[in-house]
Amino acid sequence: MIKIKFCGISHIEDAIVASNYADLIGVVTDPISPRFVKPEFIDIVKNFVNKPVVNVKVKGKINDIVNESKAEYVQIHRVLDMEEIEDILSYNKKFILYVPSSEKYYSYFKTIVNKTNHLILIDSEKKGEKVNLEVSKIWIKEYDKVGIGGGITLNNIEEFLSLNPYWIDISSGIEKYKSKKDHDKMIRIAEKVKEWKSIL
Ligand SMILES: O=C(O)c1ccccc1NCC(=O)[C@H](O)[C@H](O)COP(=O)(O)O
Repeated sequence: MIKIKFCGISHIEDAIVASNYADLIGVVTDPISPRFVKPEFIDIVKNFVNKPVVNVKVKGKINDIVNESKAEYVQIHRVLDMEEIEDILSYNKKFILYVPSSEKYYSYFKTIVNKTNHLILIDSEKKGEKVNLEVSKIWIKEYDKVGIGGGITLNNIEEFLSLNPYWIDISSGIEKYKSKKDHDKMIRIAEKVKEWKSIL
């Protein structure tokens, strides 16, 4: 069954609902995000949920990010240089590595696949844009640990499920307003994923 990551969680009550309906709970601790929370929020959330938490960062040294919270996963939402990819290998930590959905990053995608065993999130090159589904379709077939995010909503989720990714990743599409999640949308997304499995 396709897994779900609800991301941009910044309220405890949203984390509790996410824990009941998703497989991963993403918390963005980078000030660049309107959903930004301090890393300490992750340690509080972990007292309320029974699913792994993902610490999402754009900037920052990998060593600092790995050590700043008790999150089970670290998601580095930027393209890494070769030194950073080598550095990642030295940590006994689960990572989600962002790869922009563009042909020009195919060699980067293959480098991550060949050098690491980590999860890969294919996402739009620019936040707020829709991920490139054609590129995603090809890459998902090449590696079985690829998730997809970037513009997923209740109205278009079937386009993403049809690619059969390892997981779908949603932040803005499950919100009432920036940073506050809509619990009904979260539940309905989970229901659609569950229904999708039944029609396969
Ligand atoms: O969610 C954010 O606010 C965010 C900000 C900056 C970098 C990454 C961010 N989220 C990372 C995720 O994994 C999102 O779930 C993914 O990009 C999909 O986001 P959306 O298109 O808003 O559903």
